[in-house]
Amino acid sequence: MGRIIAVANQKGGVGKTTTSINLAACLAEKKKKVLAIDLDPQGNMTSGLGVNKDEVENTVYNLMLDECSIAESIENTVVDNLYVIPSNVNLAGAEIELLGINDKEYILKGAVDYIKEDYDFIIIDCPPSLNMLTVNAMTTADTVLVPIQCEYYALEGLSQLIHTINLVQERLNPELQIEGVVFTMYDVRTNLSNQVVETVKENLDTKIYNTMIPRNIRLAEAPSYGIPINMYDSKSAGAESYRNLAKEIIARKDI
Ligand SMILES: Nc1ncnc2c1ncn2[C@@H]1O[C@H](COP(=O)(O)OP(=O)(O)OP(=O)(O)O)[C@@H](O)[C@H]1O
Ligand SMILES: [Mg+2]
Repeated sequence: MGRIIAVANQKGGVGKTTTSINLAACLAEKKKKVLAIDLDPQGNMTSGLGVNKDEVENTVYNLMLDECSIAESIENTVVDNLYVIPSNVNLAGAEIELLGINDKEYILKGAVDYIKEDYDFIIIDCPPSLNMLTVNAMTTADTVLVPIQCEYYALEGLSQLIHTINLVQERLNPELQIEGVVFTMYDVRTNLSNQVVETVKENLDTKIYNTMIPRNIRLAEAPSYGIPINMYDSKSAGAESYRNLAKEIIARKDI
């Protein structure tokens, strides 16, 4: 059975979308069948996978409002074995429109349940907020992968994120587990990066992936071409690191 991974951290700009896109693409490169779900109104994962977010017929917004089936919301991407449920700015209104709907925390799960057996991995890119969309992702997911940027304020907000995960476990999804932490924008040359890693290790009782994602300009360039790093610059340090992360995630048997 497949694994549904929500990539979440309410802190903005920590590498959630970069990780979602490139982890999904590297899993697909390893012949896994992967569905990417873009749950961020910014739609950066959608465009980063070569899908025009303003021209798609259906998005995750239409899916959550029950205006289309999940099959109708799935698009091909530029990557073999990788499919996406796109998003665009319309999703920004979803929180209000879903007010008053019963069991609104389970809307995405209700849809994904129909197709989850068809995929080896489902990767959900969350918005930079602990809102109803992120709660929907955590209710749908088996695990939460937390990207942490190697910078001074890395730990800020982390306890709030863990608290939210615990609340979802208690009230909505008892099976939810923390997939682990992946460090992003790591720079071996700076003490700061190493300090952040040490502090997180001391303060968080959770799996930390051995793979550190380095700061790599090629990772920042790839989305403007609408392709993931393994297609944009297959030999770059960024591509190598996301391949290694995919390998570690596939190898994991304890969840
Ligand atoms: N390892 C990296 N090396 C260099 N640049 C990176 C790396 N990871 C991410 N970036 C860049 O940093 C910025 C933020 O990354 P990204 O969009 O993945 O973060 P995010 O957590 O999804 O942001 P948001 O909270 O807005 O959704 C982007 O411009 C991205 O290209
Ligand atoms: Mg993002």
